Parts: sequence; structure tokens; C-alpha cells
Amino acid sequence: MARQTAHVPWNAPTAAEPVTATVQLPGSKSMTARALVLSAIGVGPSTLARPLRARDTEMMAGGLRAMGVSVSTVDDDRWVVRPGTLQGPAHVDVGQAGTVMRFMPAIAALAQGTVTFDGDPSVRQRPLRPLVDALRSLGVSIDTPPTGSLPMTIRGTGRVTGGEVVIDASASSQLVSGLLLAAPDFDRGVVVRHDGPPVPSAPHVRMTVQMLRAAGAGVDDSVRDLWVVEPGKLTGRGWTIEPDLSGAMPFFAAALITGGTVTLLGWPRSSAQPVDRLRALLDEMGGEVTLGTDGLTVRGTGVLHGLDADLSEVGEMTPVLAALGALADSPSRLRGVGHIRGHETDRLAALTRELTALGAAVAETPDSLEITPRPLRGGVFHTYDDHRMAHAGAVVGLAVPGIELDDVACTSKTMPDFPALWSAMVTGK
Ligand SMILES: O=C(O)C1=C[C@@H](OP(=O)(O)O)[C@@H](O)[C@H](O)C1
Ligand SMILES: C=C(OP(=O)(O)O)C(=O)O
Repeated sequence: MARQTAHVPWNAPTAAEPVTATVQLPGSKSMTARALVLSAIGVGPSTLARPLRARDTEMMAGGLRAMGVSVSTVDDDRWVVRPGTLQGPAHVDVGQAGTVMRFMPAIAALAQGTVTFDGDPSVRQRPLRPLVDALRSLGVSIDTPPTGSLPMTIRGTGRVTGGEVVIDASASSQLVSGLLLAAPDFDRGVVVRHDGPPVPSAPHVRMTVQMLRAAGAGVDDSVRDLWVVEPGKLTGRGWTIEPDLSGAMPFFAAALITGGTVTLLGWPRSSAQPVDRLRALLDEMGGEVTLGTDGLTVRGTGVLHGLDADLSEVGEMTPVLAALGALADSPSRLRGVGHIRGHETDRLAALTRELTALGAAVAETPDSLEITPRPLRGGVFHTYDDHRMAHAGAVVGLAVPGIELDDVACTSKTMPDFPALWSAMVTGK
């Protein structure tokens, strides 16, 4: 189903002085999604403290409800999941969420009855076939178009035998996570072997393994590209959702660009998200990242250098890093991110087009961007219905007057309050 909300043009605010702010940002999309799925197949109720309420996670909750799980989201700070017998007929609208499209099919296979899947037009273009083929090889009955993408119908029998499966997950780490998350409920668990070019977004697969273990699953990930999940009942539990590190990226970028300081409140001492990677990247660009009792702080030092880095592990950070690159004092090479051509939009093509239109020199290769900064001018920054393109446009707008996003409403995918939070940070009001 297409997005219901109207497109909202937005003038990106320009920072008149260094941005000094303390921000409270929404919970991690990735942790919220996993906590919902694991809670749905646990024994007994679970709670999610400080979950992300946004389009992607509402879609996940809606899909689970359709299959018979009770998900109460009335309290913003505490969602309650009560597992029920998974059953069809049910329909899962995945919206634009890769997580919903790839985490829910194996859950639907565990349901008794037919579960249909569809989403926004753009999600039909995103890679799904390796997961469909993997589930088929495990005996699940699935109808899709010849492309192996949405719309899809899964005829669940109430159980999945499980066992060994080979998958090429080079297009998206979510293809692996989607098999692992449901596997404790497969009769024989699962042994997943990846065969193909490297799996991107390794920290997200580690998060899957970590959260499965926290819920009581036996998981062996000691061999590269091989994951073993033992069958067994998961226990309901309380999940505490961390603030979203990728969602925090544009806010941290504001500190670097303006020579200011931005502190993200509520950051935990030990995190399931790739904060060390973030520290190394921002450090190379001239920033300073510190973890204190009040949270995670990024300080701009007044210089902004270009970045030459392999971002395959943190591909979703590319749009904001590209925006920083266009404003830096030296060229950037953002490498290893061919897979983000299959994100909400072809992000390499979209970034090239938009930053070039503003005056930067950007060259695209199949899996990288080469950005040579030049003086930028204002203009319309197209967002392609992609929240992270909107973040990139907002970041450029801090330094370049007259940037207008053609649509800021797409940020509702992961942060419905983005425009207000952003303006409050920039203006201090
Ligand atoms: O598992 C997850 O929660 C995610 C994995 C990554 O997907 P890809 O591996 O497709 O990049 C990431 O980009 C996405 O935003 C969230
Ligand atoms: C790639 C992303 O999302 P999805 O979960 O839809 O894959 C993203 O949020 O950058």
C-alpha cells in the first residue's frame, strides 16, 4: 500500500552559530523490530522500554497483531507484547520497511493459515528472493511473482521443520537475520550458511545474535558466514531499547559542521550498535566522540576533513557521511556500499544527483562515491521518499542557505518528530 501521508516541502534551517545541544532521540529501529519479533515467539509477556514509535515499527506491530499476537503500544515508553497462537488469514503491510519484509516471512511460516504480504511500490524493488528461496528449501509454501519479490503469499502449516539452508545474503544482512530470529521455533532450529560476496551490515547480524541469546536461544556464530540456532522456547522478558545511532547521525553531523557540541542522552555504557565504528569515522573527519555519564557526545573541532572509508558495515550512515563529505576540506571516498542501491532508493545514484545539483563534484562507481567538495549553492534537495536522504539534505542545509527538501514527511519512517527535533537543535528553542 502506498504511503498515505502527503509530501511536505521543508526549508532546512541554516546554523548561524555553533550548534550546542543535548538531544533526546527515539529508540533504535533495529532493536525495536527484533524485540517485537522475539517477544512474539516467546513464552509469556514481554515489555519494550523506550521503543521506537515510527512507521517501520508500527508496521511490525501491525503485522504481528494480524497474526494473533497482542501488541499494546498505548504507552509511548512501554510496549507490551503477549504472544498468541500464530494464525492466518492475515495480511502484513510492510510499508517501506526492509525489517518487516524480511523478519516477518519466517514468522508467517510458523502460522497456521495464509499470510499475504505487500508494501509501498518501492519495497517491491528491494531484494527478497534469497530469503524466499531459503524458506522454500526449508519446505515453506510461498507464492511470489517470478522476481521473488512482493506481493507474496505464505501458506503456513503451524510449523517449520527447519534444518540446513544456504543463502546468498550479499544484498542485505536482513536476509540472514530474518531466518535466525524465528529459528528457535523451527522443529530442528536452523543452520544458515552464507555463500556469495560479503554480507553487509555485520553489526546488525551481531545484534540479532546478541538479542536471540538474551531471549534464551542457543546460537553459535563462531564460524564466519555460518550461524546455528538451536530449537527451544524463548522466554518473555523486558527489553530496554537504546537510542538509535543511525538516527542520531545527522544530529552529530551538526556538531562537526558548525564546530559545536551535541550530546545524545541515554546512551548505554555497553551498546549493541556500532558506536566504535562511528567514533573512528567521525574522528577521521576531525570530530571527537566521548562517552560520559550524561550520554554520547560529539564535538566539532572547527575542521572537517574528507573521509576515505569502507562503509560496508554501516551502509545506512552513508547519506549523512556523504553530506559531510561535500562540506569537507578535502575529497572523500565512501567505499563498499553497493548494497545501498537496494535501500529505500538507490542511495548512491540519489546522493550523486542531489549533491551534484548543489555544486559538488561527485563520481559514482558500482559500490562507492567519490566526492570532491566545491562551493555549494541552495536549491531543492529531492528526498526520493527516503528518510536518510532527508537527513543528508538537512545536514547540507546547516551550512548552505536556501536548501529546500521536496518532502520531509518521509522521515516518519524512523523519526516522525525529525523536523521539530532538528529545528529545536538548530535554533535552541
Ligand atoms: O537488521 C537491521 O535492522 C538493519 C540492517 C541493515 O540492512 P542492510 O543489511 O540491508 O543494509 C540496515 O541498513 C537497516 O537499516 C537495518
Ligand atoms: C536501509 C534502511 O531501512 P530498512 O530497514 O527498510 O532496510 C535504513 O533505515 O537506512
